[in-house]
Amino acid sequence: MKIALIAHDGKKADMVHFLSGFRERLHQADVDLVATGTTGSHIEKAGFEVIKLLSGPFGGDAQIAAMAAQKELAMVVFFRDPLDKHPHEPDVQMLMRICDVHNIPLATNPASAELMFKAFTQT
Ligand SMILES: O=C(CO)COP(=O)(O)O
Repeated sequence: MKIALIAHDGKKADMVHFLSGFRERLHQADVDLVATGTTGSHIEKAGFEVIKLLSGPFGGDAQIAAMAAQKELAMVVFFRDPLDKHPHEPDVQMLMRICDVHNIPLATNPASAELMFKAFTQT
């Protein structure tokens, strides 16, 4: 099972904190993590194995959208920062739209991500 992880700059610490709480369960559930570039670097530094794509503003969101459209992802976790502006907002909207088009579970905050992770990593 492959899970995509994306966090805007103001939410990267939240992403690492969130993942750290699921370290054991992720390992047991044999989950592959894929992330946009800078998010991936933060996750890697926290000791996780992760496939890093391009940074979000350089096309990383679009790469993840393509994976979602090709049904390669079990879910997408995208911790957006609603209090900041993003030059690649059209890509962000496109990714969320593609998730809805293809009915891919999309969590945009830790509370929803926790519910989905618990469901996906149930043993
Ligand atoms: O910009 C992002 C999501 O829109 C995230 O990209 P990075 O992980 O490269 O910072």
